[in-house]
Amino acid sequence: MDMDQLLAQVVQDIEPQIGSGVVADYIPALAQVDPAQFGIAVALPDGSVHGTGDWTEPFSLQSISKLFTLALALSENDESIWPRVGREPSGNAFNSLVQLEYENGIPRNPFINAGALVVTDHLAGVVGDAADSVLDFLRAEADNPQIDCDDDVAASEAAHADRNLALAHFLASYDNIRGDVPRVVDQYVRQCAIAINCRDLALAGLFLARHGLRRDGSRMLSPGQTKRINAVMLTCGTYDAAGEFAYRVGLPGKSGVGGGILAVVPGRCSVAVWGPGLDKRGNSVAGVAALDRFTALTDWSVF
Ligand SMILES: NC(=O)CC[C@H](N)C(=O)O
Repeated sequence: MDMDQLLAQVVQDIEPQIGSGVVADYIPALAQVDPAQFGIAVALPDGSVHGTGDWTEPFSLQSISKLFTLALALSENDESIWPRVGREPSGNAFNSLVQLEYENGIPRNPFINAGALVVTDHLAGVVGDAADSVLDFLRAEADNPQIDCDDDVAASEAAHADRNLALAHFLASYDNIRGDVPRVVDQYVRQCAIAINCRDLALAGLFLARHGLRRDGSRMLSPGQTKRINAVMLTCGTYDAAGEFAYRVGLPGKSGVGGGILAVVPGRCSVAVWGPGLDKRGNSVAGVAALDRFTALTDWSVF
């Protein structure tokens, strides 16, 4: 079976799940997305991409952006983020506040909202605007200058940002947000509101399959740093469902409430899936099912 046949088989096998789950509605602009869509794309180390279904339809990047801010924060061998954020699964919802006070303002990991706000703050201190820096990176890796922030989604989330503002202010009280809180939350919201399709997302994630090398062959991260990002994705990338995701899919993966998931098969490929219907923990129902079938058919899980 070649890759195109394999992807067609995956879609056929998960057909009954397409459209199941519930679209995120706490960000009103996301509530309007038609749940009956599904796309999958696989990018190979030589830069070729295979895809099927709605794989060229843009969707909201949301929490998958947390992966790119972390990678950018760690680039140029800068490890200074780690005293400010942990590397343990939280076991709590992605937007939970409860652990932060017990743990003195150090978020459990970079992939829950609290941790991502700290990473965005750090990156803003280095590059000026974290969202612009994510956008530049995605455009370069996907070779697509059209990738952009969806201003309607950003405005919609900004108008409902009380929880993220609360998290950021609380972090600031521990001196773990150092920039201006509304400015940091604005950058966080804009990085989440980037619209991207499966094709471009798979290409943008390829550096994690290529042990830290970017599309132009330059080194962004060391192989050791790449291994560690993949490890944090495996243990924390799907919030409080990371155990179930590892059990079913067996790959590092990062999800977002736009319904996308980016998964990595180190040395072999990156896979982007999108289905807007979410399960209770905020992960795409059809997306997880497709990655489950993908690793079953290819035998490419890390286990
Ligand atoms: N899990 C997600 O994708 C959440 C991202 C969303 N922008 C939020 O902050 O709530």
